[in-house]
Amino acid sequence: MFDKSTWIQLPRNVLVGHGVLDELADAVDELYLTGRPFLVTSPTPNDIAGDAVRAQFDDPASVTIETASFESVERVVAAAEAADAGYLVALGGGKVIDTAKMASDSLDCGFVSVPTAASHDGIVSGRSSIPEGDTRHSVAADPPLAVVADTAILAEAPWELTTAGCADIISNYTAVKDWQLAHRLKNVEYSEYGGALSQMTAEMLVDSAESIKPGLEESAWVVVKALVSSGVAMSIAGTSRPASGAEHLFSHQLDRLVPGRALHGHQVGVGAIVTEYLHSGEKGEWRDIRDALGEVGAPTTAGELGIDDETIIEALTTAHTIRDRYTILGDGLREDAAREAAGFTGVI
Ligand SMILES: NC(=O)C1=CN([C@@H]2O[C@H](COP(=O)(O)OP(=O)(O)OC[C@H]3O[C@@H](n4cnc5c(N)ncnc54)[C@H](O)[C@@H]3O)[C@@H](O)[C@H]2O)C=CC1
Ligand SMILES: O=C(CO)COP(=O)(O)O
Ligand SMILES: [Zn+2]
Repeated sequence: MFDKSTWIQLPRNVLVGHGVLDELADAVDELYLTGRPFLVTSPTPNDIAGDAVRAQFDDPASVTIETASFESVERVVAAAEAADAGYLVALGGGKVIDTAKMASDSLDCGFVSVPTAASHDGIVSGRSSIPEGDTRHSVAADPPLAVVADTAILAEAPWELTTAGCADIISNYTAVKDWQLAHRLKNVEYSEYGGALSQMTAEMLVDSAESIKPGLEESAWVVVKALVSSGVAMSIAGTSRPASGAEHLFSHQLDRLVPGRALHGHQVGVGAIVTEYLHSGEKGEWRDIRDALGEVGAPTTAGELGIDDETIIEALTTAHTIRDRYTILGDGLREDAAREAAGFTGVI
């Protein structure tokens, strides 16, 4: 008997382009959301666009957070309840969006995603990535009801945020390989559509790499469209697997070892060089990943991340412990193998 079923949740309105922030209130109106809008943001995004958002609504309330954590989620939930919020508007980078996404799930209300940086593919996804102690949770949460990505704002953001977004997409190559491996070895459920969309998104971004240049709003457009597409792949799959494999485990471990040292996207990009080497060997496609990262101006070495070689080795050898997700790291990379892989690829 056929007994499969799936529930794919996607945003209803996705607005991408120059000046679309001014259409935020219209996009919200279209969703029939009611009650008081509650803005979740962090200091810099609030300075950049907080007033422009508040000006579009009657009687908005807001809270400012600094980190993505369960404490931040609780703070947002408490502040939103106290303000009698009807729905949330997340304005900022990945940490703000992840926090608001989880808080809206907890509050059982809708939320709208307003990214101020094209730095990560959680803009649209139905997951929140939240660290806790020695582990990292990929928490299922409803995706945003609408996304309003203003390329004028994204293009003004520091360039490294955009190169981080590119690297988060380029890492889809290795994430999909890890997912397929886990499917073959551990019978982990694999979505052909989710995998193909994630891979195609990375291919399209790499094909456009030479047009991704600082100071061009067109670049923000190309990158944010890829980030949306990658988030949709996660929603189709119902897991972050299409966009998060061993290179993400490595990055999450770096976040524990040297918090705040480098951007998420930059860390996963460097991780992908090493994990691609582990997948396909000396003559494999790790050079393609390294060259694609280099072409968009993302880091390709530990030095460019500002992280010392020994920390890279520690992250590589312990990354498998961070979460129960089978990848090319298996039950752990031996230290000599980690040195060989990171050394051969020029990461250290
Ligand atoms: N839920 C999901 O599916 C995904 C979640 N993530 C998570 O997202 C986070 C990474 O996101 P990021 O945006 O890289 O980090 P982030 O949220 O820490 O932002 C990086 C910095 O950029 C600043 N910023 C944002 N917009 C700016 C602007 N226009 N001008 C100047 N500064 C600006 C922020 O204030 C922050 O200081 C990680 O925690 C990662 O795990 C990443 C990918 C997918
Ligand atoms: O960063 C992500 C995808 O790019 C989300 O992945 P995680 O599930 O590893 O948090
Ligand atoms: Zn990521």
